[in-house]
Amino acid sequence: MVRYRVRGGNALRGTAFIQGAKNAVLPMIGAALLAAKGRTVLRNVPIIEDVRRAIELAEAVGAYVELHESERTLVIDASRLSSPVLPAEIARRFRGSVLFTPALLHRLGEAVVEGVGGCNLGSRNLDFHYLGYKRLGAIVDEGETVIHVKASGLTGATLYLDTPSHTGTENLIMAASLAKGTTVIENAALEPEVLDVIDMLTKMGARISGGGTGFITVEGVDELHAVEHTVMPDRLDAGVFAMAAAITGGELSLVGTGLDLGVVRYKLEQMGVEFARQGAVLHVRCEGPLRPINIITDTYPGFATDLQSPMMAVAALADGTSYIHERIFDGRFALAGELNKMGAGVEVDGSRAIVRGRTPLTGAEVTAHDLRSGIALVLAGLAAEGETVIGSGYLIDRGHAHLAARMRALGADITREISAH
Ligand SMILES: CC(=O)N[C@H]1[C@@H](OP(=O)(O)OP(=O)(O)OC[C@H]2O[C@@H](n3ccc(=O)[nH]c3=O)[C@H](O)[C@@H]2O)O[C@H](CO)[C@@H](O)[C@@H]1O
Ligand SMILES: C=C(OP(=O)(O)O)C(=O)O
Repeated sequence: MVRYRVRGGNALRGTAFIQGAKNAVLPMIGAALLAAKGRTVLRNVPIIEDVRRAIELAEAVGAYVELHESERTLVIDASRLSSPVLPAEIARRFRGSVLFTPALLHRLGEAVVEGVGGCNLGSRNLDFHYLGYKRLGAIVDEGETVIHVKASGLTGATLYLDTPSHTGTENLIMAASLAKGTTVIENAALEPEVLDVIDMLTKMGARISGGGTGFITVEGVDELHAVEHTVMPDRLDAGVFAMAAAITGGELSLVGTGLDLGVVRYKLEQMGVEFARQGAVLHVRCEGPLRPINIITDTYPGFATDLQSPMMAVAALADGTSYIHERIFDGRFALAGELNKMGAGVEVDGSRAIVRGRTPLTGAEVTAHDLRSGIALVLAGLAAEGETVIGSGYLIDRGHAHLAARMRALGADITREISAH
């Protein structure tokens, strides 16, 4: 069992180094398996538990993988894939396991999906993925626990996503890249991580156009080759550090953000947080009291659902009532009960939450129900009086690298503990 212990009250100050993006590196590991020859090199890899699981899964299907932790570099040789089975004991531990299916289909003619994990956020359907594979010519046999996808070659088709699924878009682009002929994906996801994956696939030889427009066209090619690619910065990790400055009344220089935080920055600015770009560094500081905020989550460029929980923690410290509407997942408010244990005033009504601030937070024993509720509790702990102990810390480690060390370097009083239970 991993636990985080946080003693609140310290304003975070200094330089925070932003990791590479979890939601870009996972599809990239899946993409690396499409190359039948050579070694793929991924740089700026976040050293998170989901990456460790992805490595285990790649090895389980026969890839040779080296993780060079201090260089944050992965080397993947997928020339000898040997098994189409994504074993349950690994695949059920992270969502990214779903991204291995296209490579297994193309390389081995079948994929046996024994399970797909990921954060418990309510319904997390995969029908767009499987309907898309079927339209491309695969046979999908959906058993109660195991899904078997088979194809002796895929053929391009027009595909439509009911909503712009993030991993759905990535999977269908990968499947279409080695299909015969042209595929059009309508209502495709616009997330920057999807565009980074398209960049990598393009370097590998894929012919993809329309990334970022919602209409993607893929001209199938005969083979893809191994390349070197640097993973984009994690905008969720960057958002969390910006919020850590906000919630503690601190001042941070974010290094490695590379991209604009977009709507997250604007929302934090409305709350009274100041941002200044100084060349490649994004400076964040918060001096005065926080103002309340309204948040409606949406697909990119809307407010990212993954930052909704951390923002709820910040809103608990704002002077007034904030409003949150969660529109992507139907079960993403487990945080409310935990924050209330610390003294927050959060009321949930279906997909909406009202956060009545400002209530002083007090340290408590709380539980991470998923990755982002876990990091939100860390933020709350940084601002609370006394000690907060956050259980199920593995979920935080799924997506944030060396969190305690990075926050301690900024003055936080936080430790990561491992116990037998
Ligand atoms: C590994 C990864 O990249 N994870 C991210 C990805 O998850 P993921 O790709 O799983 O999220 P999706 O965009 O697919 O899902 C969003 C919504 O669409 C629904 N849906 C999705 C696919 C489908 O076939 N049918 C269907 O109904 C889901 O039930 C959910 O309600 O995007 C989410 C939304 O930005 C983020 O929170 C996750 O961090
Ligand atoms: C929902 C998330 O991740 P996953 O899709 O990997 O469960 C997340 O990163 O908040």
